Amino acid sequence: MSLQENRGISRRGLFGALGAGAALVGAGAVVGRETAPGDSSTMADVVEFRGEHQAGIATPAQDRMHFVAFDVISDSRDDLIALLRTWTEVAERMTKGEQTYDNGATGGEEYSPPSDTGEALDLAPSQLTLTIGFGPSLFGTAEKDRFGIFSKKPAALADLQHFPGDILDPARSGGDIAIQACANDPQVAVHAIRNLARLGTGTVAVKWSQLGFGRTSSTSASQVTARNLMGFKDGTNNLKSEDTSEVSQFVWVDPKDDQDWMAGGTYLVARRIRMLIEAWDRTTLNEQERVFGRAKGSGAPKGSGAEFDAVDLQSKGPEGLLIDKAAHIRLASHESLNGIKLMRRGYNFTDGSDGFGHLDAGLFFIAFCRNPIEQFVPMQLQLSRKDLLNEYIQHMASAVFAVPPGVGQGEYWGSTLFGGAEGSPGPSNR
Ligand SMILES: C=CC1=C(C)c2cc3[nH]c(cc4nc(cc5[nH]c(cc1n2)c(C)c5CCC(=O)O)C(CCC(=O)O)=C4C)c(C)c3C=C
Ligand SMILES: [Fe+2]
Repeated sequence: MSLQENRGISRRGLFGALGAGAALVGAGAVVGRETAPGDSSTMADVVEFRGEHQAGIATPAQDRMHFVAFDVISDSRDDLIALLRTWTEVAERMTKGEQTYDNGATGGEEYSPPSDTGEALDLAPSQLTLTIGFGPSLFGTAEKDRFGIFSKKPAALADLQHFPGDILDPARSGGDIAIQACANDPQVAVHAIRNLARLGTGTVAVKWSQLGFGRTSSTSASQVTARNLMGFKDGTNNLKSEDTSEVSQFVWVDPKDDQDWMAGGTYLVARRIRMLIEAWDRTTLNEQERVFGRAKGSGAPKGSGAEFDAVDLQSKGPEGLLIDKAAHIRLASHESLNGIKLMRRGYNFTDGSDGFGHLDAGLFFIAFCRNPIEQFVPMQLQLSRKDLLNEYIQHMASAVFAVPPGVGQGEYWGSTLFGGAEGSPGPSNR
């Protein structure tokens, strides 16, 4: 199906055609086939919203992202729960390609604002996934426990420490609640976040947001590896959803780990990493490949022939180690980190220029892991101290969120934390 034809199918009409198939597939499953990033034939697909785990983590990474962090501006637990219930129902509708409310964009009162903003009318579901996470600040303190959840704060959920070289912007870091929208059409992702933010008026306020494109990590073996803005294939040696035992070991929180409500959930670490693109672009190909330890063209480990060849960190040439002792893939490898792995799911970004003639561009790094303190922190500590890449990057913002498990029928986002899954009053038509 061409892009043109695809865009011609209404979101409701398309769901009519796909609905039966979508209902039959399992948790987090994708209806349709997976192809190269940007291939328009993926745009008609629906990713199941309900399931054991939230979609948007181990489901195949889409090509576009809109990520938002909110602060909760109400002190009312009831208001927060009501919003989470509303968000859940509306999010599920949007992932199916439906409007936030039936006929919300054009069918309402002539003298009231429409209850759907309308820019996704006529667009396909585009594999939209919406994934929620709760930041450390949402849980308050023993003294100020505004939502009564301080005792449920997981030990693994703490603001990340300062790493060498960090120059973090507090206005672009942290947040009480995050929602990650991923889709193969940027307008679908933006529509979803915009409408969720609109529905949150009075209860939450947007703290920061980030748009991303060109997924920098494959999360499924069926995907081709995309390139980051440094021109390298990124995601080759990522955890892949097909490797279910490793995903269980490194991504999903086990019931024995910590807080019961997080079983089947995970933690999301976000880092806005600026690339010093102009310096990188003046660097020789030889040096660029030394930095990563891989060939720029094929993505193969240095000294090897093909992208997915096993990495031999000991292999030597006439001038010594083929993969430099400070190469990115050596320092980030599980061999150098006592077996640690995590699932990367980041995106490229460009946010114009910085007023000094430099592109404000880089990698919006996202990783999912079972315990950020035991996985992300040691990995980032090692990279921040020794990585050759540090000469060309700058960590500008940081956030961490507890991502609850997926929602079953009758449950809402966060119901394992706040309780009262059944008897939802349903969304008010705001
Ligand atoms: C703390 C974790 C990581 C940060 C931060 C990070 C930043 C970062 N990475 C690239 C580009 C590449 N990374 C690659 C591999 C790779 N990176 C991490 C972790 C972090 N990267 C891991 C765990 C790995 C896999 C290591 C291994 O076992 O081989 C690669 C190679 C291809 C691949 O396997 O994905 C590239 C390229 C950039 C540009 C960047 C910050 C801007
Ligand atoms: Fe990396």
